[in-house]
Amino acid sequence: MTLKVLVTCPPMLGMIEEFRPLFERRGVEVTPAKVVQTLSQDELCGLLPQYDGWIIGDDPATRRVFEAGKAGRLKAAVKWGIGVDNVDFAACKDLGIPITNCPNMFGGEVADVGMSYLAALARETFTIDRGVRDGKWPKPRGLSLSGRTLGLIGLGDIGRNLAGRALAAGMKVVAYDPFYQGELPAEVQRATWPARVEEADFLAFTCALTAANTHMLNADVLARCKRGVRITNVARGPLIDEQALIAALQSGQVHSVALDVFEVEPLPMDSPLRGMPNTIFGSHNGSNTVDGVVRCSHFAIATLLGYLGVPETA
Ligand SMILES: NC(=O)C1=CN([C@@H]2O[C@H](COP(=O)(O)OP(=O)(O)OC[C@H]3O[C@@H](n4cnc5c(N)ncnc54)[C@H](O)[C@@H]3O)[C@@H](O)[C@H]2O)C=CC1
Ligand SMILES: O=C(O)C(=O)COP(=O)(O)O
Repeated sequence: MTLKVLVTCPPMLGMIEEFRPLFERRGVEVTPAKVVQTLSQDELCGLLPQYDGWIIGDDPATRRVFEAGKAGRLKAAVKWGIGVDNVDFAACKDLGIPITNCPNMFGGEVADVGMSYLAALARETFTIDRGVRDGKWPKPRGLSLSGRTLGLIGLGDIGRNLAGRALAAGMKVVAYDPFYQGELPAEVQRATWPARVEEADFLAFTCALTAANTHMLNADVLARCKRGVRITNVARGPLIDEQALIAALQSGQVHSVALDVFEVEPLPMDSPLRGMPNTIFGSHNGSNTVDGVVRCSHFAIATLLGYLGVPETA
């Protein structure tokens, strides 16, 4: 019987014809799901039993979904990309479904976005861009990055790449990551959260989202921050309590934010953030370069077909 793989991650779906031969030359049929953003659990429960392998996007990959798949043909899965906050790995272990994410895939790409956001926040490009479009010629006096302190939350692949870029820009980097034991440039100072948050002119979130750190940036921590702190989040929306952030933006405690990710995605039409001037928004697109999508998709395909026992050349 021909092995069948379901793909539900939008970045890979956007280039699926480029990747189709990688499946077909090994005798595997690939089905791109019709995905706008994510599929629902009910949709996944309906689809997955017909597939042997699944390349997961930001879908709700819950125990119920894996159980439904396992009751049918599902044998293995790969989470396309890094973040696994939407995937129940424990359920896969219990069900005997091999699974992995694609580690170390986008450190450079997402750090590029993070660094561009730090520079844009420093120079208030949101004010200039909107003003010029409105026929004005605004001249906000920005901050120089050099000499300013970045509080970096997360020292994984993205965090370390961003630390390098920030140091190159002359910033002082104070980093929070209770789990990272590896090497760092000597200039990066370690701290626990939120021990030295008062020092930071900028905060950048680059850590994994877990049950333990949801809303780690909340009203209490925001109140401890330096008045006028500038914040970027290129990791996961729920790390920040958006209600508390909105209040802090309104009061001036937070000067401005650049968010690639949100508590609810896409950002709801009625989100108060939309009306706030000191904001730069992304569309959870930090990893999305041609190079990054090709790199990650090749890894996901090779790993999944390996799990499924497909020989290198069928
Ligand atoms: N905006 C986007 O398009 C993208 C966002 N991401 C997000 O960025 C996250 C990080 O990506 P990578 O650096 O590649 O992952 P990684 O797995 O290399 O690093 C994650 C780091 O977060 C740290 N961490 C976990 N809990 C923490 C906490 N409470 N405080 C501080 N650090 C903590 C871990 O110790 C680890 O060092 C991913 O988990 C994903 O959610 C990843 C790729 C693209
Ligand atoms: O790798 C990640 O965690 C990302 O956020 C990027 O991939 P995604 O857009 O979530 O499929």
